[in-house]
Amino acid sequence: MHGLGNDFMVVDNRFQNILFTVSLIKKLSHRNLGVGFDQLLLVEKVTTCNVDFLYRIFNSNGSEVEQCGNGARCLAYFLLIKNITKKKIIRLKTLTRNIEVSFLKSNLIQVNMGFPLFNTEDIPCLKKNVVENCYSVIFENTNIIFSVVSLGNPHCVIICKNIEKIDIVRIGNFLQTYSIFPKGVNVSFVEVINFYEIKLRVYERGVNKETRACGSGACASVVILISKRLLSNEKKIKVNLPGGFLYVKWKGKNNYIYMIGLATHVYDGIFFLKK
Ligand SMILES: N[C@@H](CCC[C@H](N)C(=O)O)C(=O)O
Repeated sequence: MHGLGNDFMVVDNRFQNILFTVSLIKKLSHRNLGVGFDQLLLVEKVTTCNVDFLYRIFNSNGSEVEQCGNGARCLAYFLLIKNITKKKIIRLKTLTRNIEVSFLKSNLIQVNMGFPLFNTEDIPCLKKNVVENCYSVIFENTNIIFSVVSLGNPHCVIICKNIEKIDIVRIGNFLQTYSIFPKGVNVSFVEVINFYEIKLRVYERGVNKETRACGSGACASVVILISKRLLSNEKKIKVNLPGGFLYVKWKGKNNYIYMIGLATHVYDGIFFLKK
């Protein structure tokens, strides 16, 4: 499946109980030798009463992570087309938060991504009471200014012009090792088109390259830009990514953030685990 080209292998692991080790995930995610994907998404049973399913997310390097916005839309669509649930609002539990997915008209799917957070263990830098959530670091004689936010997973947002011209992999790789991101970080390069629309490219942690879309990266970018009053908090924001566009809505501090977009099923498959 994919969400605007951010692609996934989705497995109903409620009864199969397959142990996905790091080495197995790396093998399966390989685009020549395996299935090939940015992330592996698992549906698992959950005991928590106010949640419908456990939603586990693994990057292609085998790291388990806390959030995947595009993946949440695809997982909900998977549950619907496989008749696993008939619910129109599906509550998912990830490593660090509960999110809610609902089906809208014209095949659009909305994800309540929860609250954006500014002071968590994955972005501890903010504990040093930095004013205005603005940081800078020198990279190859260039001063990179960025802001940070967590959507359950860590994000760094860099506001720039002509994002097509930027070597985002070099900068993204450098920031993974930067001391203020102990768990690595997803890096968004965002260009404001107008008060209601942006252009975005994302270097994804754990995939270690640019993906065609990143839902949590879109949410992180909108949060930072609204916080800096560069975008409207009254209407949905159109986020243009290499793989297509998403809408993001956020009314500001102490409000949930919502992401709306499509989900696509590509094919079903079976893989045989060698004993
Ligand atoms: N593509 C996802 C994000 C997946 C996880 C991310 N790479 C991380 O390591 O936090 C999305 O659509 O949000």
